[in-house]
Amino acid sequence: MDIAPENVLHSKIFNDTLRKWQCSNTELSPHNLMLPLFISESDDAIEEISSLPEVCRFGVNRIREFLEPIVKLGLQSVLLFGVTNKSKKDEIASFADAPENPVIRVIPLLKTWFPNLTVACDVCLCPYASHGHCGILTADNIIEPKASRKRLAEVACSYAKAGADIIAPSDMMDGRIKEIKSQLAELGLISRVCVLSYSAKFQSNFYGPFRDAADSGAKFGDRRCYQLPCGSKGLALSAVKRDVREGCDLLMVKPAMPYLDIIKQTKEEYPEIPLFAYQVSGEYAMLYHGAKSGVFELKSALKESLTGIRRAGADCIITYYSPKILKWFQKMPQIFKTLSADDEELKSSFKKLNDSFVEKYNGLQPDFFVRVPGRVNLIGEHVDYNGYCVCPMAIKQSILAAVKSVDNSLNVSMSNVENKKYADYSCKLDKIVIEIESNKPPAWYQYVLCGFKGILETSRVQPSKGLIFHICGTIPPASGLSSSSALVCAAALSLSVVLNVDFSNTELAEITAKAERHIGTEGGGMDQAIIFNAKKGTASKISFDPLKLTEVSIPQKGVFVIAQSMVTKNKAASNDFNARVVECRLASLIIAKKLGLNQWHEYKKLADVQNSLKYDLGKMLQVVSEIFHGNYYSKDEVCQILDISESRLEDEFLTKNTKFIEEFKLKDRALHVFGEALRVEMFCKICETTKSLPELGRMMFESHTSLKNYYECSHAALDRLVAVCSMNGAFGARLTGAGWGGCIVALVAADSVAEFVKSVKASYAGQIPTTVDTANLIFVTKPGIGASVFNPLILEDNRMMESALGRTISESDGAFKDYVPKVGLIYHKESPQLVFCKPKLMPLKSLTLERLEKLQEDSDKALKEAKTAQRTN
Ligand SMILES: NCc1[nH]cc(CCC(=O)O)c1CC(=O)O
Repeated sequence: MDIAPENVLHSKIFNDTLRKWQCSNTELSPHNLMLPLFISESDDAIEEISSLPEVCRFGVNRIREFLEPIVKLGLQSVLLFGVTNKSKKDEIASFADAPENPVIRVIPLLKTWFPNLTVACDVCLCPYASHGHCGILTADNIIEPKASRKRLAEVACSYAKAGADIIAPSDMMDGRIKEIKSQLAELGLISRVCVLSYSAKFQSNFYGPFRDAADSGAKFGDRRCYQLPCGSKGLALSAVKRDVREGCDLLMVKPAMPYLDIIKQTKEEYPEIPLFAYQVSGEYAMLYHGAKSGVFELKSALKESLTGIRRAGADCIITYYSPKILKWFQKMPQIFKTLSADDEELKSSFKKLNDSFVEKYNGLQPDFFVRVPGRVNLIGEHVDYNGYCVCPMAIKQSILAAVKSVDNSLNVSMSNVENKKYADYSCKLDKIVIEIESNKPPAWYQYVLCGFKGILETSRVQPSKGLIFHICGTIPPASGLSSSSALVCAAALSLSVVLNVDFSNTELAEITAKAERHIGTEGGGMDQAIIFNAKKGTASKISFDPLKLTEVSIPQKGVFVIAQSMVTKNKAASNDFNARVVECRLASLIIAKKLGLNQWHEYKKLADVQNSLKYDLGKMLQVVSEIFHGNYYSKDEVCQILDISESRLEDEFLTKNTKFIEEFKLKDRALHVFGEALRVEMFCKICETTKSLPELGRMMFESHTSLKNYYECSHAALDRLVAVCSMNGAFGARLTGAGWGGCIVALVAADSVAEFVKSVKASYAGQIPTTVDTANLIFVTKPGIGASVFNPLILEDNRMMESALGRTISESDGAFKDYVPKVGLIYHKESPQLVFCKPKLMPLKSLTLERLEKLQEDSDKALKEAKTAQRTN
């Protein structure tokens, strides 16, 4: 043997479980995080802080909407900082405990909104003092110790009275812990208010962004006479010891990363006292900008620094990254699913796909499966790129992928079960080229490459392995049900699992929407948003800038029927789609110009014009009728109205494939957009209120008429189907998707849908070309679930496990959430996940315990001696 067994370390860390055993007590769970919050004194404000990117100050009226989702993700504690403006500041920081102070006003609200949230308040004078120092100053600007600690205790008590759970003095004045404790005792609050002392707080360069955020910088001098000097190890220990003696309940070291040794020293001295470490503003900004400029990937660098702080001995980390970290925790469990027992159809599709995979790839088995649904837009056509809401839902038809990662190669093999129609393709992950020939639809695998490229570009991860991506699908292509976006999404989701980069659903939607532009489609992001976020049983109203989804529940008694026109249309293969985009753009520029908006050339979306004018949609329709004529506008006429040259028109407002269009229809297009935006609002309102199916249907018929007459994007085959649906009793029907072909969607009564489908099917008689797959010609669909990843266990029969368990296995049971890497894998990227770590075991005998025992012994002895003395007397 060339190496002694005790020198072999690799044997201890070759798989994930072994590695986890080596990292005990460094896990991150929600209770290990505390979120600092800046409360602005302007109640309705949300103010960005330029030196703390993505962190905001919130007014009392805005904090609830911000916190609610984070509390839902598991946030357990917050640390409040009040912010005020100069005019309220004075020598003694009066505003710190004034009744109007935003912190004092927000505490009771927080406690009613979130009864289980632990609320801590920073106590200091600097944000409220005119001089910006943390204590009271004498006339010659020296810290006045006694006045300082009295004032700090007053402030602390005012927060305690308002309902704070924790008081956290950050001022570093001598004696303030003792003073605060005795004031709390006088108030009768000693046992229900906890004191977290900023005990080892160093004078630091890393507080810069915070002082911006809280406007708390010293107006002259600095804090070196009360905050610890960087190199002072012994003094830090003395500071901690003093605060313990004075009775603090919790300890803190601050900043965190440059002071890991102080964290360790403090934890070793007081293992029985929970220790906080503050990852301060400068540390936040440093990680943020490092990641932004490509030095590292934020998530893994942040995880490393937090694990390091935990390893040094911190029990809780105060960090501005808490919301992000909690979001990342959430990610994995929600994405992996096991099929529910009643999903026979999907199970058998996966089985077929699995068999085809095994056969094609010589016995290899897929690692996991992905299902990505198509979608149907119920109402709101051609309005997304104008900034208005749409209302889609996910459908049953979907793309299924069987995926296997391939080590030691960056090769991607892409194949489709229907390999006659869709030929195999392979390439290297680090050399993806997407070249589209103009006026030809892109090849199927080019959509796949878009998805891969999106993930690689956004995660900045160097791919470490390749994959096999084998798919089948039931979404009819080029029919307006989003088969192409589903393919891009399936590829992106698969690669993100293979490379173990976990994005949230919202991030995946953004990434894939952007990635599809590599193919040349300028979509508004609706398809990807619904594909990743759809919930079973509801449609979604989606608004843009920023992207937001609201659930829309469709009345129970209605179902949707989708029917294909058999006329196919590929968005990327002609300029019809972009022509409409451009016509809307010109209409909006002209309205802006004619109504005298400054910077008219910036109004490229009709919604932007409406927002600036502050008119309602009805008024916008009136404006359009007044300022446009109904004929075609020539390029010349447009240039004249806008007072620009033809070359500026082409370069600034037209696109590559619309430069050569000579005439534009403007009035009708704008009438459609504003009218359709109004119908979307009404449709969603009806779902919420009367739930009347005939009213919903009417909106759909009206939408179709508008698309046909004003937007001129229908087709005779679509018009025929809408008429057939109407004749057979549908409440409503309309073309869905971009138009010029594709599908219609009809709203039908659930109890008569079978007959309805039969009659509409009959109307196709003699018209179906042999090339069309009749299985999906017309189908019934209810709102379905969004994209999901399934583990391979589904292929074994669930029922066996179910009978053993004596219950049905539900989707949330997800059998595994993580992949166990192969033995000896050199590179494994960990993803943070929700682990409930064991409480840290206290050492059997701590130093303090020893001291206590000694005290006890001494007093016992003294007592005994006293007694003996008494007796002998
Ligand atoms: N005394 C106020 C206080 N409380 C917390 C921080 C810094 C927090 C951070 O930088 O994130 C400071 C700044 C300072 O001492 O100047």
